[in-house]
Amino acid sequence: MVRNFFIGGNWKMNGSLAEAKKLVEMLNGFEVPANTEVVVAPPALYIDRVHQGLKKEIKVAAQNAYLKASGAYTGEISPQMLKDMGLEWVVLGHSERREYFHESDELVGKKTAFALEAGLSVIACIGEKLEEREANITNDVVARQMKAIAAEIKDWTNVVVAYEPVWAIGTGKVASPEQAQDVHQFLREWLAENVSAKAAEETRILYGGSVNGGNCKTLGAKPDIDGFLVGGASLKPEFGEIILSRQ
Ligand SMILES: O=C[C@H](O)COP(=O)(O)O
Repeated sequence: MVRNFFIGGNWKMNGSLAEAKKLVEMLNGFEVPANTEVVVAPPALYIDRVHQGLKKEIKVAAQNAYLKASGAYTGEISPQMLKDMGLEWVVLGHSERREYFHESDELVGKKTAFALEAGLSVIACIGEKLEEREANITNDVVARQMKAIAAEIKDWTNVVVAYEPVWAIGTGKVASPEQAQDVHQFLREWLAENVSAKAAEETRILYGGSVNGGNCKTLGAKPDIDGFLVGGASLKPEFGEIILSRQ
């Protein structure tokens, strides 16, 4: 089975309404190649404008969602509300949420299950910190993060895994294609052993961390890299080069 290439653009907490409109114009000008899926995640406040403005083949994700449908949870947005606004995707477990907002593996697993039940597709982020890589426990860390998700869900059809080594995020220190491929291969084997052969074969595994127009081709050529979750470069015209990198 062919896994469609997936390009995610995570705008994080960047920009303004004027800049969001410019990015929409820029994105609408890109030709999305066949067999490539493009999903962008604007800051929550701009999601609806971006969604209204974008051409239909580019999808919109939220950068987070809570694990309740509604109630007294000040500041939170539910998966049901995202669905209500016509969204299809949510990013969960980003390392910035894990680090700054203390989201645990267990919480990320539960949020993933809840978002899937609400009918969203999930970009589930995992990845090791620098000290964990230096201690040679990268595979243990990502396995632990995957296990917490697998404990809550059975069907991985609507999950895309984003492997983002924390030391590579926003630092310009991209993982080498070999380093990334090693972890992606490990993750695919982990899915085969712990979920199913189908999940291993069909689940897209993205790489994220300092992806740019210059390194996307060699990273994307690796057999287990099925796309990217792009931060900084998704705010620039070079995002177009990344979208076209598999042509
Ligand atoms: O979600 C995206 C990642 O955190 C990567 O960010 P970056 O491309 O700016 O390193």
